[in-house]
Amino acid sequence: MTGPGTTGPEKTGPVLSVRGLVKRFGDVTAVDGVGFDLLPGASLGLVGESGSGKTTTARIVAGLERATAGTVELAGAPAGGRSRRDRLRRARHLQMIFQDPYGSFDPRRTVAQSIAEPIALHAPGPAAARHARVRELLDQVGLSARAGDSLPRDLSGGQRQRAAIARALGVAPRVLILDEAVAALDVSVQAQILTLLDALRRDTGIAYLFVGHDLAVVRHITDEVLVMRRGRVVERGGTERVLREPRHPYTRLLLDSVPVPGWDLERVARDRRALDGLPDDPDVPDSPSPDGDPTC
Ligand SMILES: Nc1ncnc2c1ncn2[C@@H]1O[C@H](COP(=O)(O)OP(=O)(O)OP(=O)(O)O)[C@@H](O)[C@H]1O
Repeated sequence: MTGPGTTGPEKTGPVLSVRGLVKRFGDVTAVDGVGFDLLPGASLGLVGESGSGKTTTARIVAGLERATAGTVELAGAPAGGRSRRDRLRRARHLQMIFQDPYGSFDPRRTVAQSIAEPIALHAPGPAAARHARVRELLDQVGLSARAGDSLPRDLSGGQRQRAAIARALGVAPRVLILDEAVAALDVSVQAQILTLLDALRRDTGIAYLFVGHDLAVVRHITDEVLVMRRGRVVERGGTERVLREPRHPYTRLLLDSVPVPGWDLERVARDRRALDGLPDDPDVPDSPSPDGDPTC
C-alpha cells in the first residue's frame, strides 16, 4: 500500500499496524478480528453500513476506546498505553478529525490560539516561532489571518474543518484519522476539503485512515478500502477494484444501495434480507414457506 507521498519501493514499514482487534460492549461485538497495515503516505478507507464497527475501530486506533483484544502499533511501537507519556506519544504521531470539529475547539479562544495549543505542548519554544508556525498552518489549509483571529462560532462549517485540520497538522503527525470528516459539509465545500486533503497528503506524506459511508468520497480520497459488516472485514483491496468489481455480496449490496438513475429499491431490500438470512417478504401476512436464501 503506497501513497502519493512516497516514491519508489517502500523503505520503511507501516506507520500503523493493527492486528486482531476485538471490541465488545456487553453482548455486542462491535469489532471482531480487524487487522490492517497503513504505510506512510497511504490512504485506507473503512466503509460499511451504520453499526458495522468503523468508528469503534477508528476510536480504538486513536486511543479513545480500549480494545477487548488485539494490538495497535504506531510508528513501530505499541500504541495502547494509557500513561501520560503514552498519550503524548500517540498524539504526536496520530491525530483525529471528526464530523463536527466544533467540540474540539474552546469556544472562548480564537482559532489561532487553539491551533497553537498542541504546538506548545509537543514542541515548546519561543512564542514568536509558535505564532509563525500558526500563520504557516493557517496558510497551508487556506485560512486567512483574519479567520485565525476569529472565534470558532464565527467560522463556517468548511472553515472550521480547515481549522481542525490545521490544528491536527501542528504536531506533524504521521497518521490522520478522518471520521466522516466531510459528511456534514455541502457538496461544494466537501470538494474543497477533499482537494485540500489530497494536497496535504502529497506534500507531507501523511497517511489517512478514512471512515466514511459516502462511496464517492471514499473513492476519491482512498487507495485501499476495507469493507466492514457486523464488526468483521468482509472484503479488502484497492478502492477502484472493490467499488468496480465487488466480490462480496455485502459490498455489492452497499454499492446497489447508492441511489442512481434506475435504482431498484425493491431489489436492494430483497438482497438485504437475503444477506441477513431473513425470509423474502416480511410484509405479506401468512406468506408461504419462508425459504430465505442466506448467502453470507
Ligand atoms: N459506547 C458504546 N456502547 C455500547 N455499544 C456501542 C458503543 N459504541 C458503539 N456501540 C455499538 O457497536 C456497534 C458498532 O458501532 P460503530 O459506531 O463502531 O459503527 P459504525 O460503523 O461506525 O456506525 P456509524 O456509521 O453509525 O457510526 C453498534 O452496534 C453500536 O451500537
